Amino acid sequence: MAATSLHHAIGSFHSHRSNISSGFQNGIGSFSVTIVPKGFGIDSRLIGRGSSCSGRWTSGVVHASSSQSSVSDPIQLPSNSNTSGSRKKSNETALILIRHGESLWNEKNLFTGCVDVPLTQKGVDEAIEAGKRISNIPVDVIFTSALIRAQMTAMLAMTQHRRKKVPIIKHEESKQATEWSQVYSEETEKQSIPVVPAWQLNERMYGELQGLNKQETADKFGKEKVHEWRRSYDIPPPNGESLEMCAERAVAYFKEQIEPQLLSGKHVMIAAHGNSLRSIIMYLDKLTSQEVISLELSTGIPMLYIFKEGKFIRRGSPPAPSEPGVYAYTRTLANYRQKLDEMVN
Ligand SMILES: O=C(O)[C@@H](CO)OP(=O)(O)O
Repeated sequence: MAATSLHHAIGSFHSHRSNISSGFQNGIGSFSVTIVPKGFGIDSRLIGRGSSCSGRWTSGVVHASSSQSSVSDPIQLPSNSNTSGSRKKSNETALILIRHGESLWNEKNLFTGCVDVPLTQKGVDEAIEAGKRISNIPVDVIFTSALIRAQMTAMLAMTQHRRKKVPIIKHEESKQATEWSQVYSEETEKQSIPVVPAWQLNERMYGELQGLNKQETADKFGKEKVHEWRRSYDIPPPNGESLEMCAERAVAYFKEQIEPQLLSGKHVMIAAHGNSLRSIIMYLDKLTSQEVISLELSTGIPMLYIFKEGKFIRRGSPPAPSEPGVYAYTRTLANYRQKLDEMVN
């Protein structure tokens, strides 16, 4: 049985929790409430043993102790400076999550998983539009999956950012790769944003469904079975990962590598995938395994959280760069935007 959704024109973020409040309920890209009929059942039989696509890539790590907090940005925020000139860490940071834009296999309605497929022209446009929406929000470090569709999305989005820092992919897959991609200017480094690719943020590995057409698979195995493979929490598709298995590596990576960045005062963007992000949102919003079933993410719509005092506060999707409400979220964001305006004028 399908969940009944109250979709927006472009709904990005659907959850059946009724106690979630959003800064943006009306514009495109806002999240909405989904009503899930009681007893929406999941067949608990194990269909196949999943095998993770882990280990094919080496993850890069940006250490929290390297350069501290967004205040290392030449744009100095008044709230982050004290009189002696030394810097205090910001106590609220932005976390932007973005699912990649439409891929060539999204367009063809094929199960994609860990197959490394690029964006369509529409996906490119979505990524650029997403970039416009977050163009006034600070970004100090970007995490992407190891897959090109997420990396393209992050890079294209950053072409729109008003701060004009250069996103640079960190190559730490070997000692040589690390050495050969060194930057020897501190000034140039300051004008860069590290982009950390991590296989742990990859799409859920779809096993033997990868490359199959979703409609044809539903016709063959039945709609209910395919919905169970696609949206149940703990039932993997044949030889693939369940959402639970995907969450084990994606959420562990988030806790070990991304949270320390936020805690150190950095503003973070994550460009990843429908299911790796669903598992991270499950953690951020403390959704239950029943609640996450109805969480759907659209391609190329950024979602903003504020990380404050160890808590994640969901702020919905910034609808447009000119939307004043976005910057009223926090003093840090308002100040950052003001500084950007001053730089331009
Ligand atoms: O094919 C996939 O990899 C995913 C995301 O596009 O599909 P689904 O929506 O079924 O999880």
